[in-house]
Parts: sequence; structure tokens; C-alpha cells
Amino acid sequence: MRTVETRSHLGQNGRHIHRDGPSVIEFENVAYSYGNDALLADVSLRLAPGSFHFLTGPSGAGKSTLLKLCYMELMPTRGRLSVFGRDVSGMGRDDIAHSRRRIGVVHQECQFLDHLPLTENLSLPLTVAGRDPSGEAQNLQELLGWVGLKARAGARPPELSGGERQRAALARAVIMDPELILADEPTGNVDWEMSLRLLQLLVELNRLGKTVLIATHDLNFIRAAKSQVPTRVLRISNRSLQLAGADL
Ligand SMILES: Nc1ncnc2c1ncn2[C@@H]1O[C@H](COP(=O)(O)OP(=O)(O)OP(=O)(O)O)[C@@H](O)[C@H]1O
Repeated sequence: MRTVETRSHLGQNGRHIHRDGPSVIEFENVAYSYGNDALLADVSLRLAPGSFHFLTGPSGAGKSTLLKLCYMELMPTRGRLSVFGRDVSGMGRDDIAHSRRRIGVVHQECQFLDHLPLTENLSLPLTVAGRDPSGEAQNLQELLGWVGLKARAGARPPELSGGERQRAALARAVIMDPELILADEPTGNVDWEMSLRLLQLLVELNRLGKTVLIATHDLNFIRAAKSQVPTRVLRISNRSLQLAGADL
């Protein structure tokens, strides 16, 4: 693991995190409905800076929906949601875009531009943010090394294995040095060895001070994380959030 190299780039926000500071995310009695029926009702949750949380629950319970609320892709139907201390209901488009830059997202299905090599795919968030990727070449190389993909820098996404794509997705999610990482089933398509490798990367990011929220069905993955880092496991059940039992 190339911890030292990576710290120079990824520790920038982490170093300043006060773990007892304002919540990164706070749900207060939040409800969300796609149609008439409430999918989530009365959800209250606080993610403290630097905390590591899992979100679990049956398929269709609303895990991805809750992550989308955190990323402000969806807005609560009822209740109050604050992201980095700001009530999302008062945010305009620019505020949302600004807050999103502080969040790195790893999706269930990694979306890449298939015609571009990996390095260019990874530097897209920089371009979107108006930064010149050529000035960040060193950071890009460090990130590729950190996720073990230096040798694959010129490969196009369809040439990558499932595990390589997941690690590339994680590298892309953290290229802007986010304070919060949201991962939706990051181990969905990879074997156990690769799951552990991804876990190691996520734990390392958390040790650099980043707040981590992972939605997963994979109880073994959760158990492996619990042996390495203090975590809280939340379960969506009956449309609300509960702390999972000590069996996990
Ligand atoms: N855009 C949408 N419009 C209407 N219903 C939706 C929409 N997105 C999701 N749903 C429904 O909301 C419910 C929760 O979906 P969600 O993806 O949040 O669950 P999940 O817990 O992440 O599931 P899984 O573990 O299978 O990924 C599902 O019944 C789903 O069909």
C-alpha cells in the first residue's frame, strides 16, 4: 500500500478535519417518496466528520435512495437534511454543485467513457471543475499507483477487469480530495480478495480523516471492516433506520 505517496494528495482535507466538528450529513425525520407510498419515513442520522458507516437492508429498502439524498440528487419529501452543515432546502444550483465537489461517489455500476484511456477518465472531474489536468499529472500517477493501476494507465475501460474498474472508480471518486465518500455496493461485482483490497483502500481513506458511508448487502465485508476500524452499521427496516445488532 502506497500510503505515504497518497497522503500528500489525499490528506489535504483530512488533516483539517475536527472529528467533533459539525455533522457532515444530518437527516432529521426525513421522508422520501417516489410516488404516493413513502419509501423512507422518519429517518434520522448524523454522520460525524471522520466516521465510517455502513448502510444495509434488504434489496429495495432504499439504500441507494438514501445515498442519492446525501448527494443531493434527490431532495427530502419531508423533514430536514443538512449537508456540510447547510440545510439542502435552502441551496441553489451553485451551492449544490459546490457541496458535491466535497463528495466522492463510487456507483454500483462504474460509468466510464469507453473511448478514453483510464488516465483521461480519472482526470475528467478535474476538467469539469475547471482545473488543468496536465498540472495534476503527478497526483494522477500517485492515485493510479495507490489503487494498483499504474500499468493500466493507457487501457480503455472495456479492457479492464471488474476489480480494476472498481479500483478505477474509487480513484476517480477521490481525485478531488473529497471529505465524504459515498459507495454503493462497491464489492458487488468482485471476488473476496478484491473486496478486501477495496476495503483496505476505504479504510486508508478513513484514516486520512475522510467520512465514509457504504451501502452493501455483504455482511462479510462489514465484518472485515469492523475488525479494522470503528464502524457503525445502520439497517433500513420498515422504512426507517436502525442501528444493526452486535452480531454484525
Ligand atoms: N426513480 C425511481 N422511480 C420510482 N421508483 C424508484 C426509483 N428509484 C428507485 N425506485 C424504487 O425505490 C425502491 C428502493 O430503491 P433503492 O435502489 O433505493 O433500493 P436499494 O435498497 O438500494 O436496493 P438494492 O439493494 O436492490 O440496490 C425500489 O422499490 C425501487 O424500485
